[in-house]
Amino acid sequence: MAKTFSKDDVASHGKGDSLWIVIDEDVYDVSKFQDEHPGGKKILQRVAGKDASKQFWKYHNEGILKKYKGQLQIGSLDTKKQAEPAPAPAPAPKKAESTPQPQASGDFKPPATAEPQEPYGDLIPFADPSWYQGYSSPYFNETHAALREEVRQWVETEIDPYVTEWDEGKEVPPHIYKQMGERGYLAGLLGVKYPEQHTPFRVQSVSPDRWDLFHEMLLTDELSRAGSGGLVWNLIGGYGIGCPPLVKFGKKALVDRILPDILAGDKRICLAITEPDAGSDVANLGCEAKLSEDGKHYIVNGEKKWITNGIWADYFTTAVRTGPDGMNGLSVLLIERSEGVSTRRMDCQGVLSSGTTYVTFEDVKVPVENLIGKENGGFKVIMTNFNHERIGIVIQCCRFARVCYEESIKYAHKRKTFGKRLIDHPVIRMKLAHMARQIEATYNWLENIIFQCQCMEETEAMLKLGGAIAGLKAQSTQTFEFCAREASQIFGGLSYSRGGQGGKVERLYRDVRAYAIPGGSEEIMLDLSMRQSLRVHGMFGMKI
Ligand code: HEM
Repeated sequence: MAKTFSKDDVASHGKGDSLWIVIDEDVYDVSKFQDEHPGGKKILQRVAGKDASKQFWKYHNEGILKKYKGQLQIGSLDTKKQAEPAPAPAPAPKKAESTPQPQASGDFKPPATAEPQEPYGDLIPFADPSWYQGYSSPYFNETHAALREEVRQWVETEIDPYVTEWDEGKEVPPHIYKQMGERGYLAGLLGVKYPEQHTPFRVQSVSPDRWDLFHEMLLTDELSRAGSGGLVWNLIGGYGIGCPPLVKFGKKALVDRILPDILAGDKRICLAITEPDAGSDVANLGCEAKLSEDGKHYIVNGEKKWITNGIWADYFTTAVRTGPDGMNGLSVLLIERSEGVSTRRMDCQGVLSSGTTYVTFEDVKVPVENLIGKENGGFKVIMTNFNHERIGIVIQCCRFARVCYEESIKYAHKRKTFGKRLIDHPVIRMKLAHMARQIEATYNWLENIIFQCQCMEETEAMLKLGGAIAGLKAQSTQTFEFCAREASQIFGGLSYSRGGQGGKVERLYRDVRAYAIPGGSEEIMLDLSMRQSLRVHGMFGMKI
């Protein structure tokens, strides 16, 4: 049991070499810490022996306590009520016979009645999707609520307190990626039914038969609450786009050989499409793969640029040219790290811990068995993958926009200027309102698109939803950019310097471009959204 102290005990450690302070009825020994306190020693000495909660919350956010609690907390005040132990996330109950439930395939049926879930989280309006706040939703049931709790606990304890350090150090410790595998999360992020046959790992709170695209969305969403594009891209930026083509279009022997280690988090995979001279116009890719004379290998030569996770990757799902110019000469090859493959880290503006990489292939021998899809049929593989990639980007942008909004609204309730809290200034409320309306519009469109994907076969979705997903991608990156900017204005200088209370906003502001450009730039997305939608609706018999 934790130690308890009276107020007098704390007061007797108010000066000299022994400094204790109280924050929210917990007692901290800051004697040794005072010399390294970034805010200065004197400021701690002034509140030593006393309750410093008010001063603490003025200058810090929750992350600081989480990070330093283990090191500095020595107990609690004897007046503090004991908190109930938090229950472990319970596996969601098996599905009831009478309630139609989602399947991760084309037979998804929405529940006949949409019971609201228990309210969850801080209940700040618009800081979480509305179903977190007790509003009804046709898409989310108790399995989603259980997953949300499971992921949130993990992110808040194992990730949140360290994310700034990792971003600055440009790397996330490998054990976090390994946990993604062991917790069954990697297996759940492929945009297909949970691949039970290729992994012994299971998500604790959702059984494989109930796993659907809304679980996948929720997992990415909750990871994004850490407010770091670098973190999310480190964990799923290579895997989430590099692995689905292998699973959907790879030959069985290849998939059986390499997928289990990838799903376990032991091996890493990335997607290598973009080149120094070809990005959104994938039909013009030049990286060349020539069949060897004996027909057993492709010999690959070329360069790939801005490849997320490339420096750590064991496998590269790579777009290569095997035929004539244009989209009908493209293929996709699974290239294993081997002789002739070199990777170097690129220095970028944002997503610092994502490992953006320049890759060179020099006479790399790739067995023909590693062809993903058909020879010269790579364009379809790449296009199918784009929908999944772009939806992932949208989910992240939506949550990052919410993080900017949430941080701002919390800060606006404590920071005072001209004798009033920021939230009491109409100009600040106006900023928050514009953020909220864009976030909600984007998110509700996203839910609808996920629902459509859940109801359609992959090829049908590629065709029918490609335009809308492209438009939504642009909508989400512009929402994210807007919210990062407005949040930065609300935080002022605190979001100009790195770390501290405005740290998440400062970091996300730097991450914005990493979302607005890759996966199809805003300009190309908006144009595609009209071209593709008009084309498809023309096929449906649009009357115009
Ligand atoms: C458990 C006790 C405390 C810990 C672990 C702690 C930790 C930190 C850390 C890590 C920072 C760097 C900025 C950040 O990352 O947020 C910081 C800054 C600061 N701290 Fe503390 N602190 C503690 C208590 C206090 C108290 C009681 C006060 C005031 C009486 C205080 C005043 C400040 C100030 C003024 C700054 C600079 C803020 C800025 O740069 O805007 N700290 N502290």
